[in-house]
Amino acid sequence: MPSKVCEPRAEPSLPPTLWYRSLAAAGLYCPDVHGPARYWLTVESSFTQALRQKCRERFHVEIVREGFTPPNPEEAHRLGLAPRQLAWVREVRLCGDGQPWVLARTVIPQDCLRGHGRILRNLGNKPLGAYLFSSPEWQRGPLETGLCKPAGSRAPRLARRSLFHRQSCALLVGEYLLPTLYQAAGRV
Ligand SMILES: C=C(O[C@@H]1C=C(C(=O)O)C=C[C@H]1O)C(=O)O
Repeated sequence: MPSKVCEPRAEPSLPPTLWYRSLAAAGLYCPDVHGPARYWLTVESSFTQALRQKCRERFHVEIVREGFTPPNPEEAHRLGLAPRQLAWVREVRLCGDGQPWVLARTVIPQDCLRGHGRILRNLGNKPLGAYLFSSPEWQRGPLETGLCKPAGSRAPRLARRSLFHRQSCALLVGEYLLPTLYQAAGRV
């Protein structure tokens, strides 16, 4: 039995999200994807690096929660997992100049944690991307675009996610854009 199982969620930290296999498809329902968010929804390199470049002072990662818990049914389906199969789930805030800019949720099946992948349970405040993009064995799949259910002016409305593959296993990285990202990133 895994050593650390997440407590049941006190409150949903991320809004329900409808995922589309392309930005164009999502844009048919929400033209905002073609606005200031487009750059962030389409960054192919490390998202962390893109955020760092937008910072004036510093970038840091805050852990919201992480541990073994069942992914939601849609995530399990996307990862090809059996319903209610435990995975290591990591939710963080990606902060620029002291402000949360992005909420990120990564679902890591237990297969990914074997061997060198065990580091994924011990990232702490180190950005996941620093590991994934430094390991040639991890390959990113196509970016998907998410439309979040409206949940207030400070909640994310747009998101992106992609699978990262290593041999026969894959993990799912989701990034939910907060309005503060546009206010900051729009700085000249
Ligand atoms: C995958 C990346 O890692 C980033 C860092 C994360 C973390 O530390 O949990 C989660 C999502 C990403 O935005 C990246 O930088 O592209």
